Amino acid sequence: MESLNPATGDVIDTFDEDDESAVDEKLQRATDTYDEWHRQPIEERQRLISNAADVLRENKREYAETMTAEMGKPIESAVSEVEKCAWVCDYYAEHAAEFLQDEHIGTEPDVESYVSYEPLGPVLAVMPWNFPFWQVFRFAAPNLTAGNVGLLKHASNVPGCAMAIQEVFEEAGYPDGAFTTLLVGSDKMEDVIADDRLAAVTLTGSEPAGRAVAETAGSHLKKTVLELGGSDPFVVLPDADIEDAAKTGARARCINSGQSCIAAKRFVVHDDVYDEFMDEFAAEMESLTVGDPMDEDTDIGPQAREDLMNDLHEQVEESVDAGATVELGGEPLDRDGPYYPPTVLTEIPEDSPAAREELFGPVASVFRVSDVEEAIRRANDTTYGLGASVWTQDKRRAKEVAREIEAGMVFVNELVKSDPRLPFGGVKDSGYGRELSEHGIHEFVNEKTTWVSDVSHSEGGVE
Ligand SMILES: O=CCCCC(=O)O
Repeated sequence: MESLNPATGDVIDTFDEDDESAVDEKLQRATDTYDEWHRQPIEERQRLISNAADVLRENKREYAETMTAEMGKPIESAVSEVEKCAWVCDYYAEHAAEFLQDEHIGTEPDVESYVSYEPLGPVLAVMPWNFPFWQVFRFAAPNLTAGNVGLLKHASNVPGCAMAIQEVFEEAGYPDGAFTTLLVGSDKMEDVIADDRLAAVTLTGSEPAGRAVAETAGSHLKKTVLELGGSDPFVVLPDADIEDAAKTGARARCINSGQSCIAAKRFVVHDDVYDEFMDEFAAEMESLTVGDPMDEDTDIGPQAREDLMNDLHEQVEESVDAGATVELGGEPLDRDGPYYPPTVLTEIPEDSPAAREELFGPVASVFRVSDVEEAIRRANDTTYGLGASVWTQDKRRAKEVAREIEAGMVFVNELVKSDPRLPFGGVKDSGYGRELSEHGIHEFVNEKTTWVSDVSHSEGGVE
């Protein structure tokens, strides 16, 4: 496996892929470790996830540079990403015991009935390259603390990140096999998922990858959590603070160089404020600095791979051929590396890629609407349902609109963001299940019902 720097085209490192017997050995080790690990007291598991937070903070610059080198994330965001990973570890170190304590439910007199939350076993995480640390930690922190063990199949362009993450857990003092990176291609996933030793699968990635994994896991009756793509609407109503909306909108579109499932992608703007919003939004987009991801002042780095930038450009070209207008950008930059500029499209035809597909790069699609009902219809006019952002100063209306939007997360007067304290996930083709918060730690546990009758009331009994 080759790790390539998208900004320079240089090979950073090469890694030997795991062969069949290496994968088998790793799965067996994970299984054996699980046997011991899930019997550890919760306090011990909390202590170790807290250690992991310390390891992350101690080495944050090094991990950030690994990310920036492998997938082009601007360095300042890469440092913040490592800090956020430490936060999610701290969060479960503090709250896991409370989230996993038995839930007593009153049923009948002289009966003790309760739900306990017990781990399932080895869980496979298939993870993408765009937030190569964060997406893994938001799986690993709750799951390892719940008593599961983790196997990571990371995207093949970030093997250095995958290995660095495994080292975080080793340094934190986790037993060998509690968290293991599999260095394999996607073609090996079917066998791993089918393996009896594997309990469940979580995937963050594209819709086709999600469908394939869910199909295999389903045929083996294994639970899945899927966090797939998004085409998040960013709805601007007439009473919005336009300056704030335009500034935040540009940030929301270009976060991670535009390569985020929860980036704002379709801007749905009320006619009354359309011109004002467009002027400010285009100016904000234009002001973002595209450049070397190692430079602290860079807002937008290279796209993570040349082929991905070419796909993005093809979507823009097809939309323009169909009749869309380019207000800003629209052509790859004339420099080495897959750099795509902030781009704004308007007058977008219904069936063009800019209206229908996820655009995974710094390209904003802007739609003009004439009333709130049309705004809601337009916001929901997508197969995706991950996040949405709504801008209005009328709180009551904001909440009404939020209820009408088909998405897993709605943020009012704020961009869509993940937060360890809040559930994260989508509906429709954006997937199912939730990560983070109390909801996330309950996804891969056996919610076991126990009913204990008072002995004096039981008729039978052990002879
Ligand atoms: O592609 C998905 C991005 C998720 C980013 C986040 O959780 O903040």
